[in-house]
Amino acid sequence: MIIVLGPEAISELCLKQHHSFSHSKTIELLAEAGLVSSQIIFTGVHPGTVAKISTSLWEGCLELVRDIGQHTPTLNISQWSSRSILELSGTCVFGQESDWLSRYPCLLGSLDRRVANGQVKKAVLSIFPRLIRSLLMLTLCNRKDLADLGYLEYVARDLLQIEKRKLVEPIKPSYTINIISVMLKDGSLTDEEMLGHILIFLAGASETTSATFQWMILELCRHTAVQTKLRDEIQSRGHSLSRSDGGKSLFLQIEAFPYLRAVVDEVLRLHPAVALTEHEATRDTTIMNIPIPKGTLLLCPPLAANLNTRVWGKDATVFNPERWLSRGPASQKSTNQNPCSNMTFSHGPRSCPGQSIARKMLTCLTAAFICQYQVSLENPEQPFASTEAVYVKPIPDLMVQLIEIT
Ligand code: HEM
Repeated sequence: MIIVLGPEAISELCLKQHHSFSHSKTIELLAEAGLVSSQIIFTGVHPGTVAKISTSLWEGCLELVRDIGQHTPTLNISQWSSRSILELSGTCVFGQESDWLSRYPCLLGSLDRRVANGQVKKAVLSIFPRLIRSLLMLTLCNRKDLADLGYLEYVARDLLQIEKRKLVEPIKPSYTINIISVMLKDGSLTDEEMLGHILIFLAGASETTSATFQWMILELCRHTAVQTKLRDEIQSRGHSLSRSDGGKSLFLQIEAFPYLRAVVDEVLRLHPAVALTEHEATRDTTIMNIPIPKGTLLLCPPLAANLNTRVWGKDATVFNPERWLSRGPASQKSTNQNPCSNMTFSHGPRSCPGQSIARKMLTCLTAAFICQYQVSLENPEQPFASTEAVYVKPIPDLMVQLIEIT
């Protein structure tokens, strides 16, 4: 087993030599359960497609955030974000009505159990050193863990059928463009490939995006000045959620807000939701001139690249959105010199095809949330750790207090 840490070596692994390594573990697990073909190629969610769903995504975020106020000033962000990101995916990715989760009462439970199984394993494995533990966590995600995928498969098939029926029915006023309908109309994927895409959306995409949003809120609670600066940036451009259009026009400009973008980039850098990517050599090859025999396992922890002080400076472990602005020490320009200095979404043919939609969801949900509420930790003394499961989120659950901004 080899652990790949430096950006140059990662660059050879993911970009120059990618044809010498196997498919992603996620795909292999689904293939092992007979749910997708191991040869499946995920078409990226094209930025043009993401742009088409922008309006419904932004409106969905506003609605979710407004609904909180009707309930309680204290909120369990961990539970709220899992449910909210899944709800958003339902409307924007699968074209469902906003209450679609009620049709699948076991869905959240089966997703939660996948994470809970990870926690049990973590406890069992806690006698091992951290790195070995992470490795075992990955290899223990075997067929047994896939039991809940039976239910996910049922939901995925149902969602696909609903979307296919919509294509032949006359368009109803409530119909919204969504990613699955765009893929169906494109017609280049078979039903089984479509099913694979939906399963990935359900099983992996929501958990990763939700984990990142939880880190976002934790960092904003720890850095109230960043909250204020974010709010100022959005409101200084003459927009507020109380405007007559309910803030709907804001989404048109949202990605042009440099500070908001910098905050999202910094949270993604500091808290990559995927703990490890695993690569198996499918033939004899080399990395940085070191011979890699066929069958060798190579592990790449994204955090090692993302916290590399050579690239990000001495404050690599510090939450500092300013670094992304041109005056910062590690501006976008300098990190672009080697893309593998930031491995949150990986790089090359095996990189995350959902990154544009994940970024969009995080950007919109953060903007909607921060314009509506000032957020602080319920217990500011509470220490937080990271789960050592496949997806990395803060533990224990994040409890926050909200003050509505009038
Ligand atoms: C912040 C959220 C996300 C993060 C940090 C993330 C990260 C990653 C990473 C690191 C990989 C590579 C895994 C490997 O090489 O083993 C990956 C793969 C993948 N991601 Fe994401 N992801 C996120 C959200 C999403 C979303 C929203 C979608 C779908 C819309 C998605 C779909 C996929 C798929 C299909 C793959 C497998 C690609 C392949 O191997 O062909 N991800 N993701």
